[in-house]
Order: sequence, then structure tokens, then C-alpha cells
Amino acid sequence: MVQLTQQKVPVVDFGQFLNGSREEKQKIASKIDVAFRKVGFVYLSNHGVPQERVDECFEWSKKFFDLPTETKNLAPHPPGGAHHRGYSGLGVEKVSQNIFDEAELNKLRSIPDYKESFESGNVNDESQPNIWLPEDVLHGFRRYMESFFKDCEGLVHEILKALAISLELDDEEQLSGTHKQSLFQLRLLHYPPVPASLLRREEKSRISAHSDFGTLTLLFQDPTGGLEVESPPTSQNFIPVPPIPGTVLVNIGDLMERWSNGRWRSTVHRVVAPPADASKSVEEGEEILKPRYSIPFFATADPETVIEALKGTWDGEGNPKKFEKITAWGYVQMRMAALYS
Ligand SMILES: O=C(O)CCC(=O)C(=O)O
Ligand SMILES: [Fe+2]
Repeated sequence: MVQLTQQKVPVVDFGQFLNGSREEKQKIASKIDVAFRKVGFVYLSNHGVPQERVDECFEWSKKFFDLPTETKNLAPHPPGGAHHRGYSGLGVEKVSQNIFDEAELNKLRSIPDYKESFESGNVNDESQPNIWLPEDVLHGFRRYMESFFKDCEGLVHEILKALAISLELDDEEQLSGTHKQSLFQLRLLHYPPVPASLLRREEKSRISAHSDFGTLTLLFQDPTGGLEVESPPTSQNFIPVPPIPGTVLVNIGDLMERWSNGRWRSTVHRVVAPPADASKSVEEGEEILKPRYSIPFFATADPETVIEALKGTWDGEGNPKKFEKITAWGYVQMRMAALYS
């Protein structure tokens, strides 16, 4: 058993997996396995997505969110949760970036998470077609998002290979092969400037505590900080997970936790105000948090995949299968039903 004491999120050199010998691949796979068992999160360095590609994605994200709200709303996220594509706004008409009077603050208090987002998915995903701005509004945006999706998709498949190796599955393509359709989701997130006091005093989050839904999530964060993960699990104690330049953060989602019979943890995380001096600018005596941009990429298994405790995650002795078998599709239906009941 791994010890479930408070853990820092480890950094693992994924370059040694991508370019390494069989032995090195196994060593790295096993480090990732340990990280996912203990904290459910790992930083990967040398992950193969060039830093310039990541930087450019952040630049596009900023260009997108800098557009006027009416323009962003030309690619509106449809109401409800079934078609998860396009732009979701802040839930207020127009929030001034710098002036926070009492009325403005009251508006902010009423918003659950003060953020805006843009979601896009696989161009071949017919169940959820992408929703783009007209091309002339932000020329090149669509093309970049589609190509960055491919970069992230490639990395997810390599991590899935590492996970299969860590469990010594007969076929190291087994997990990657159940993500063949790559029905993944690329999300751009923008958390606008906000008075620090609102987050600190009122225990409001930029994104409230949650776990992710699918199998794996990649997360690129800008230098702002504020991300925290629960450690030890279920303790309600959160530790900061600051950005580390050149790395990508990877975490386990609920579906993978179930698939691995609870071996890998889908850890609760949130975004709050970063530690005081790292990220503030003072305006008229009020500490205003800088905006945060982040780019999560959510992976999940093909809908018909049967999710049942993987080999090596259970045994006939003290560690039985904990969950009924279910298809990935059935799992999503079950979760949606719980959400909307
Ligand atoms: O902004 C972040 O760093 C966290 C985003 C996140 O957890 C999510 O979108 O699920
Ligand atoms: Fe998340």
C-alpha cells in the first residue's frame, strides 16, 4: 500500500520515456504510476510538445478573450451540458477590468466561478461539432486550435502507453487503443482580474473544488498560480501546485479511477487566490489579482469501451473488484443523470 500522507506533486522526466530504452520506459512508467497512486497528479517535463507551441496557444487564448463579449458570443456554447463546445461567458454583461464598486462586487459575488471559457474538440467528433467564430473575426484561431489539439492528443496517447506498461498489461497499446477516436476536449480558460479580498475573505474560488470526469487531463498553466490539489485524499486540505516552466501537469479523472479499481486517484482540485506577493498589482489601495489563463485538455475513452478493473489492479485475495462493469458511454449517462436529477 502507498502511504496516503500529504504529498507534493512530483516532476517526472517524460523525455526518458519518449526516447528511452525499454528499461528507461519502465522506470518512468513506474514513477508516473506512483504519482497517480499517491496524489493523482504529476508534472511531466520534456513531454514532447514544444514550449513555443504552448506559448502560442496562450497567445491565441489571450487574443480570443480580449475580443468584445458580443464578438465572442458569435461562437456561443449551446445551453445545457450535452453539446460542450464554443464560448461560455462570465454570466454578467460587462465587468469592468479595473473598477470594482459595491454594485460590481455584488454582481461578482453572485457568480459561482468567475471565469470564461472556450471549448473545442476533435474535428471528427460528430456527436459534438465544434463551434467557431467566423474566420475573419480571428483569422488563424481555428487552425491553431485544431493543430494544438493534435499535439495534445499525441501526448495523451504516449501517457496511456506508459500507464499500460506500468500495469504490465499484455498489450501496451491496450489503453491507447481504447482512446482511438480521441473524443477529447481542448479548453481555453480565462479568469479575469478580481479583488483578492473577494477570494480570500469570502472563500470564493476562481474554479471551485471538483474532480475531472474522464480518463486523463493535461493542464498548461500561465505563471499566475492559484491551482491547488487536495492532499492527502479526502482530507479537505489543499496544497499549492504552482506552474513549473516547461512542464505539463497531468491528472487522473473519475473514469480512470474507476477503471483502475481505485489504484489511481481522481483528485479534487480548485483555483484560488495565489500566495500574496507572487501575483498582485495594487490599484488604489486594493489588491487586484492578475488574470489567469490556463489550458486543460480532457481525454476520455471511446464510448463502447468496457470499463472494468484493469489487470493488475485487483486480485482474488484482499483486493477485489470494487465497481460494476460499465461502458464509457454508460458511465457518462449515469453521471449526467446524477447531475440533472
Ligand atoms: O485553471 C485551472 O488551472 C484548472 C482548470 C480545471 O481544473 C478544469 O477546467 O477542470
Ligand atoms: Fe479540473
